[in-house]
Amino acid sequence: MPSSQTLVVKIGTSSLTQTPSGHLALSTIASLVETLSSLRQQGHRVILVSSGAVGVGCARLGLTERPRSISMKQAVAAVGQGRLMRVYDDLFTTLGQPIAQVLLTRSDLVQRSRYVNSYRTFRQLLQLGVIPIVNENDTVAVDELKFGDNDTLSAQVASLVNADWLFLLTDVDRLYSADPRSNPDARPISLVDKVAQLAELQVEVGDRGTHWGTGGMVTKIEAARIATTAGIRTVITDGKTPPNLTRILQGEDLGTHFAPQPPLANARKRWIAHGLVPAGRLYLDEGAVKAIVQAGRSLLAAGITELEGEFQPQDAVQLCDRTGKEIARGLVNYSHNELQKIRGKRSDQIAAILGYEGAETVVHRDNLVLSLA
Ligand SMILES: Nc1ncnc2c1ncn2[C@@H]1O[C@H](COP(=O)(O)OP(=O)(O)O)[C@@H](O)[C@H]1O
Ligand SMILES: N[C@@H](CCC(=O)OP(=O)(O)O)C(=O)O
Repeated sequence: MPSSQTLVVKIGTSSLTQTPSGHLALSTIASLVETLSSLRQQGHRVILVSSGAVGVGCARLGLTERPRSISMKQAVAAVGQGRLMRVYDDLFTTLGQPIAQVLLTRSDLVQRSRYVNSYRTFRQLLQLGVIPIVNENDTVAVDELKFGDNDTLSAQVASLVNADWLFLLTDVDRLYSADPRSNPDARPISLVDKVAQLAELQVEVGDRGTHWGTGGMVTKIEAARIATTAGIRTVITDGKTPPNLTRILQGEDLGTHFAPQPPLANARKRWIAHGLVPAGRLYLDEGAVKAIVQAGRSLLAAGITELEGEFQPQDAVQLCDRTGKEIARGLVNYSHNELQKIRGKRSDQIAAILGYEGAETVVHRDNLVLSLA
């Protein structure tokens, strides 16, 4: 194993807090801090994505349920985030390890200039030997532009910094064929070559997490999909024993490993694939699907049969086959209004239909990324 790797470690509320009080699980946090500081000392670049702001805020305010309304959640997160960072800073400082707080919203990654800026900030912090501690900026995030859960956020951050590993620390030791809490016979899964396999294996992932957690396994699988398609090995493992991270890096078979896929070499294409939120869907006929997937061509208006969503030129859209399966995503050259008029038409008819000369392609191949299963 190379001595200097970039590691993104995400820890969930269920590992950071005690049930049912919601108080911080201090021994787990201390052990996490020791492990991450030691990995840093060994020369690795380390980013921690930590949940817990809402859980800690609730405990501070004596609330026994995760808040439902957005304003309450935002207020509670504002209370909890400060306390969480104070605990981290005290513990990391004891070990002489500098840290930084990075609060992100989805829009920080959607806009290309902000995406590049966020990348530069992380790069600078890592060069300084700092461990950035990342969370969603819950206090200001609005629904439409939210990561919504820190599993997805951690995968986006891992893709942004081009990490080697993404560790998802949770309150089960690995992924099972079904939720082990309700299915004692659930089988442990140690290696997933492709996330698409999980559907074939009929793995049940439930749709919600524990009392304080948000996404359960669904969001962890989605995070693994994002990270592995960005070429990042992803591991789901137990959050209560952080020293396992070191053992995994030394080659021990702990947790569930998701094998990395060949990554996109082009940084801009990585941003299109992983940073953007699609604003619409274009449905393509068989010929267009073939031209894009097999021949690497641009998308022309002639191949579009249907569309959904409201989008403007340069927004991200999903390109789907007739069944709705996403085959690619990219930046569109026309608005949804324009596309309604020109879908199915030849390129030489566009000027006459719209009354002005438009782009030759609907999505140019330089702005298009194939979606891996
Ligand atoms: N197939 C599965 N394998 C393992 N755990 C599962 C599965 N399906 C659902 N779960 C549940 O997901 C929970 C972890 O999700 P969550 O509570 O959101 O954790 P975190 O706070 O770490 O993000 C586990 O406690 C487990 O009950
Ligand atoms: N940003 C939120 C975390 C949301 C979240 O994904 O929580 P979890 O499922 O426990 O990782 C918080 O700090 O409470």
